[in-house]
Amino acid sequence: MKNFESLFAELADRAANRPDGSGTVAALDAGVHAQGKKVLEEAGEVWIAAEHESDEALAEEISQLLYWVQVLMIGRGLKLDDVYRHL
Ligand SMILES: N=c1c2ncn([C@@H]3O[C@H](COP(=O)(O)OP(=O)(O)OP(=O)(O)O)[C@@H](O)[C@H]3O)c2ncn1[C@@H]1O[C@H](COP(=O)(O)O)[C@@H](O)[C@H]1O
Repeated sequence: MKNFESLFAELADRAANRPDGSGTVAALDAGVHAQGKKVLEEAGEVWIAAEHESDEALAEEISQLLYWVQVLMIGRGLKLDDVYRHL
């Protein structure tokens, strides 16, 4: 099963190799402003799901938030350790 670190490695590979049809490549090309808006949108969907939806729906929204946080990190050139050292 995919996890936070393996997804980050996959997205970093998308950024490096830019395969055709990758949504991540399109998201990176859209820039940090668009990426930040998606982070905020997905965070809002997590909040709503936490209050009103099932555990499964909440887990799916959280997965999308994690994806967009990672896209933003890669867009800004951050590595996982840049974040981990603050934990
Ligand atoms: N885990 C994800 C992932 N989570 C969320 N998303 C994208 O984030 C958006 C969230 O979906 P929503 O339902 O909230 O939004 P929507 O209204 O349906 O879509 P939008 O109109 O916002 O685009 C969608 O555009 C999804 O494609 C993801 N896109 C890709 N991945 C994984 O990232 C990897 C690389 O993907 P590609 O770059 O597309 O190959 C693969 O392993 C994918 O499974």
